[in-house]
Amino acid sequence: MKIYNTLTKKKEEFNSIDEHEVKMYVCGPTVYDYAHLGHGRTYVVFDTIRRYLEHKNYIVKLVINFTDIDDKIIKRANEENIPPTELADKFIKSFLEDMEKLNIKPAYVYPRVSEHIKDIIRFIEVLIKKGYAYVADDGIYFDVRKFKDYGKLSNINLDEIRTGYRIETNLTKRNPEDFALWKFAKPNEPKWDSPWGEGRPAWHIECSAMGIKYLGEQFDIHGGGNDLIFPHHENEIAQSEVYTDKKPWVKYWIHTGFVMMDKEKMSKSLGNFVELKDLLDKYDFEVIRLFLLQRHYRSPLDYSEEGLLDAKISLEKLYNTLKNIDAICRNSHVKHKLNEIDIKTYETIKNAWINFYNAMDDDFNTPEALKYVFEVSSVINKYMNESNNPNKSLLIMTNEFFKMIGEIFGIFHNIINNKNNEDKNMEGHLIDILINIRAKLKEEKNYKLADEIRSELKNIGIQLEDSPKGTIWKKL
Ligand SMILES: Nc1ncnc2c1ncn2[C@@H]1O[C@H](COP(=O)(O)OP(=O)(O)OP(=O)(O)O)[C@@H](O)[C@H]1O
Ligand SMILES: [Zn+2]
Repeated sequence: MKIYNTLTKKKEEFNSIDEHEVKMYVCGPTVYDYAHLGHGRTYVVFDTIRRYLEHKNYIVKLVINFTDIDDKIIKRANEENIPPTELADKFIKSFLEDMEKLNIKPAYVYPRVSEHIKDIIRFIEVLIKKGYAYVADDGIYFDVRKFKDYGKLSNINLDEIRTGYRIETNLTKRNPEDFALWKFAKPNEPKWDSPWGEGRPAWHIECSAMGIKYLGEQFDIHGGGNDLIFPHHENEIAQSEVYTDKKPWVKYWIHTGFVMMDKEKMSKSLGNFVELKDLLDKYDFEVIRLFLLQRHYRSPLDYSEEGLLDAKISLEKLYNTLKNIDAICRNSHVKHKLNEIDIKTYETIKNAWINFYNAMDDDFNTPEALKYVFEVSSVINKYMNESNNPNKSLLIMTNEFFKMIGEIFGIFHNIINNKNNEDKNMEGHLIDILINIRAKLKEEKNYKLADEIRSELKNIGIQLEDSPKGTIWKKL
């Protein structure tokens, strides 16, 4: 399996540090507003990566943090006249609800910055002791020029970017590009005691401190949206590799492309966003996931209603195939003798299945992988239409294929959810009993009652279809 690594700018073979466990850190949201579709994309992508790794028999330990101390949070809380923690609590709760509704598997832990102040202080102390951080008038800074590898992730050239920095009024800062680790307390801001007086952590340090705390000094995957490459992840690398004296801190850096709206990044700060909770009221979560996965995770994705409606139609087509397989399967048998169509169909599905894996192994190319999902759908539909004696074992195999797709893409919830399967089995047995009674009624020429069974079932969404092969049922 190959992953595009932002650090090396190449697709690289994936080899986890531990044979069985993959450790993954994804930067979480700054919780001052509701999550939008852009956040949805980033977390659905990492959820799909996680699911695919699990499919490959890895145990995935995922950490997603909550940035609950930040200028934007303080500003919004002041506007609403509530403590910053209350504001953060509200949006953490709604973020977790959105994630659950999107069928995103929960992380191992969701650490909050405000609950890790001691870890952060200890971390900064080490950086100061090693001579990479210093105390200035308004806080503690990381001395960027001392870290010789600075720029290895983003390819940033410090001399070129220096001109972009505004003239510093803070004369105690060594270089304009040095970034803050700790900010000294200002009035009306949350603050904690530290060896340097009261203050609060700056942004980047949290992910280094919490990543190392929960995943260790070296781990496999670190990710987030493209916007985090510089300066956030560049700074995380500098802090962490100084702290641990180990290189590389993270083996594979994965970054997602933006969801775009009106040609700009969908973002809270620009105000051009669609809230996930509103979208989830309007569309099934599976439609949203399919819409997001129809584009490669590193490419930008334009938000559009048409795109979502197309995804809805595609999903309905796949569900129709699943219902057809279910219906035909009940009335077919495992064959002892195969004909040419059985053999050819098996081969086509097998090849599509292999191609699906190849696409996923090529840097999680979900749009390419989906092509093979639709190919299997049309091949099996053709087979069910054309074969007068479809082979049950082929239908079961195809059903397994779709189940696997459902597990990896987080869709087809109804067919893989066990409880529903049990209900479905019970439901299936009851409908079969009714179908048999109806057949007997017809034999006895009691057509009135036989029709009543059919129309009553239709009223509850079950359609009976009489065919030369017997009566089959489908959900409407
Ligand atoms: N439009 C988007 N498309 C894809 N990912 C996004 C988008 N907006 C934010 N993200 C990602 O979601 C994660 C959480 O983001 P965070 O809460 O920090 O949002 P943000 O980038 O500050 O949002 P905003 O720009 O809306 O204020 C980050 O990994 C970020 O890169
Ligand atoms: Zn981070």
